[in-house]
Parts: sequence; C-alpha cells; structure tokens
Amino acid sequence: MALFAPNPFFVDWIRQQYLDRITEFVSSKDNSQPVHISLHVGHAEHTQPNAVASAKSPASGGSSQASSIQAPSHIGRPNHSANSSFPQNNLNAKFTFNNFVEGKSNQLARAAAEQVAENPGVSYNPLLIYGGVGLGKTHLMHSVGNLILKDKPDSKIVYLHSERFMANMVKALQSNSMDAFKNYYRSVDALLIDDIQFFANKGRTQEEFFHTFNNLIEKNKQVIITCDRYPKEIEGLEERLKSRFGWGLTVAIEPPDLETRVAILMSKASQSNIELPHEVAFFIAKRIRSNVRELEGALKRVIANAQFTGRAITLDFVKDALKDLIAAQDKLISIDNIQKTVATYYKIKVSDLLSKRRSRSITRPRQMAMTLAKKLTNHSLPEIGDAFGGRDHTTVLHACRKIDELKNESVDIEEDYSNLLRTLST
Ligand SMILES: Nc1ncnc2c1ncn2[C@@H]1O[C@H](COP(=O)(O)OP(=O)(O)OP(=O)(O)O)[C@@H](O)[C@H]1O
Repeated sequence: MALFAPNPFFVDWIRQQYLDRITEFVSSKDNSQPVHISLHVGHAEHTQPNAVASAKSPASGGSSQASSIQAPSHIGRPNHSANSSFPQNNLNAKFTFNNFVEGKSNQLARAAAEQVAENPGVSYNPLLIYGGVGLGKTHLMHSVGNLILKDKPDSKIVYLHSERFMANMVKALQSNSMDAFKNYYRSVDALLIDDIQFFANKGRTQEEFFHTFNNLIEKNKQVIITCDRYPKEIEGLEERLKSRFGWGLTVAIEPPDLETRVAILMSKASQSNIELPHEVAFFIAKRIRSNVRELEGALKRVIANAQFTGRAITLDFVKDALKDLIAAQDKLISIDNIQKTVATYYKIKVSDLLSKRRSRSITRPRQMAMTLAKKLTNHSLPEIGDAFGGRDHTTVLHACRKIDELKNESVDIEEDYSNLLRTLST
C-alpha cells in the first residue's frame, strides 16, 4: 500500500510521527494479510494508479482520495508554508574530498572529516571545524555529506547556514508550527550547520539548537559545525553550548602555506581545463595569501581576462591583470600592521618590539612578529630586521626558527600563533 504526500518534508514527518499508528489502524481494518505502507511524494490519482491512499496537504483537507481509508482524525498537520522553507537535499555536489587539496594547514581537519564520513555518528560527534573565512570549512562539510550520501543514498543530510536555522525557527514561531520545526531538525541523519558564530546573543535560537543538538547526539546522528573562530572565544554563546561543542572533536583550518596555495591553483585551473604555467601559479600564490576564496577569485579573473582579450596566460599578463588586487593585499598585510596587531595581542607597545629590551615578555612577541612578517609579507630577512629597530637578518632567521620550535613544544605559543595568523589573514 502506498501513501502520498505533497512534499518530502511531509513524507518524513508522517514517517516519523504517524506511520506506525497508520499501519496499526489499517491493519485493524483488514487483518487478512500483513500491511506494508510505503510513503511517496506525489498524488495517488496522478502518479500511481494502484495506490490506495493519499495523504493530502493540510490545505486540501487531508481526506483519502483513492480508497475509503481515512487518516485518523487526530493526526495533526504541519503548517505548510513554514515547512516548504526547510532545507533538504541541498548539498553542493561540487564540494568533494577528491577536489579538496590537502596541505599542512588542513590535514587534520580533512582526516577528521573523512573519518566522520566513513562512520557518521560514531567517530567524532560533533565534529567542529573552525578557521578564518574562505579556508574550506564549508567545502569539507559538504564533502562529508556527499560521501555519506554516496554510501547511503537514503540518508537525510541537511546542510544549512546558522542564519537559516534562525530564520526557520522565527517563521515556525510566527506560524505556530514549532513542533514541525523541531521534528524536522530532529529527524535528520546528519545536520551540517555553518558559521555557528551567528548564534551569538540569539538566546532563543541557541536554546532551540541546544535541544536539537542533544537530541541528535543522543541518537548517534552526526552533527558537524563550523565556526570562524575557536568557539570558546565567541562572546554571547552560552557556556552549555560551548561545552557540548567540545564533546566530539574540534579541529582548526589554518591559512594554506605557499605550496598548498600553488597546488590549489593548479587544481582549480585544471578543473576549468586551463593550463596554468607553474611560474604563474607560484606568482599568484605568493601574492594572494589571505584565503582560498581570494585565490580562486584571482584565478577566475585571470582566466576571464585571458579569454576576453585572447592573450596567453604569461607572467606579465597576470601581473597586469591582478595589479590592483595585489596592491590591496600588500597594503593589508604590512610589517607595520603586523607589529601593531602583535603588540595589541600581547598588550605591549609597538616601541617595545623595536627596542633593545631583552626580557622574555618582549622577546617572544618580537620573535612572533618577525615570524609573521616573514610568513605574511614578501619582505626579505634584512628588510624585516630593519623594520624591527635595525636588527640583523640572522636575528630574524633565529626568531623564525625559535617560534617554529616553540610551536611544537607549547600549546600556548601554538595558540598565539594561530590566533594572530587568523586575525592578520582575514
Ligand atoms: N583545500 C582546498 N582545496 C580546494 N578548494 C578549496 C580548499 N579550501 C578552500 N577551497 C575553496 O575555496 C572556496 C571557499 O571555501 P569555503 O566556502 O569552504 O570556505 P569557508 O571556510 O567555509 O569560508 P566562510 O567562513 O566564509 O564560509 C571554495 O570554493 C572552496 O572550494
């Protein structure tokens, strides 16, 4: 026996809430053979000639069309207008593990995401990926969803931005359909929710998400969350949520290093069937350091310009095509800017960084600032030394080595480095 409903949401909702009771009801009318009821989207009279029952949308009154079997009158119905806005089957098929370029900066996040995709609800739950804008958090999230779907095509995977969760909730509140809202989000196999920082200071949304989250985790349904910073740093996010986010695994994505940026450019170019000379990829990657989205934007601009003018993609051509973008980037991350950011972070003065003072409280921030200047600007070691009160290039080299070493030994230094890198790169 087949039951029809007007949309996938309604089908899910009936399955979750009423299928057992409907089956029981139908069996009690006809106990000559076991009753199996399947649920479909559509209308019995249009789609399946041999169907015997059709659950109608609330607007149409809900009576059975193709047979005398009536849905029990106590079955409530969700508000249709609110439901139609719930996201479903909305993964971006373009984002997969295959086209996600791995580098040191995203290795851990990628490995964790792959684990989750292979064992949803079991490995790490929730999986929380955080990092600056345009670094591939959403890409990884969709990759997990796409892989789960490939293995289990019937899974209900819902991806949505935190703002959409809030908007759906507000709509449900307005239309008196909170039960439908709750049922929908608590019936998924995996909930992928992007940019959770938008929940800051939204008490009611956090409350609702808290219960949805608990419900899903209790049922071993996978939750994946992304955030633009370490969640504990979000002001206005309830402690109980922050602590729950830490139940599973929290992984960072850092801005990619030069080699990874080159690899990403080569990969994106080849996806667009463009042969990108290696020196050109290297040039773009060296100049555009902020994030992968910017990198992709630069490449798209180069490709469009080349196609428009019919010119070959040479180094000179690219320098010209990207000159304003590169000037803007250079302005954004200057040694000056790095010194100011580092001084503010460690609550010292910029003049301390440039001074001859050798106390630990000044030396470490100075070494950190030099290391960041080396990583984020195109200045040479002597230029950086000069900018730090006329120091020698070997001092800068020593600073870079020292910070690299300390990053492996001290969680605090590692965290300082990541925080500063993120602040400066976004
Ligand atoms: N390692 C990578 N390999 C291939 N493409 C990448 C990689 N990292 C990021 N990208 C691409 O960069 C673009 C931006 O990535 P994405 O939207 O996932 O960033 P995000 O971290 O979610 O940023 P936001 O916080 O702004 O939402 C996407 O087109 C994505 O495919």
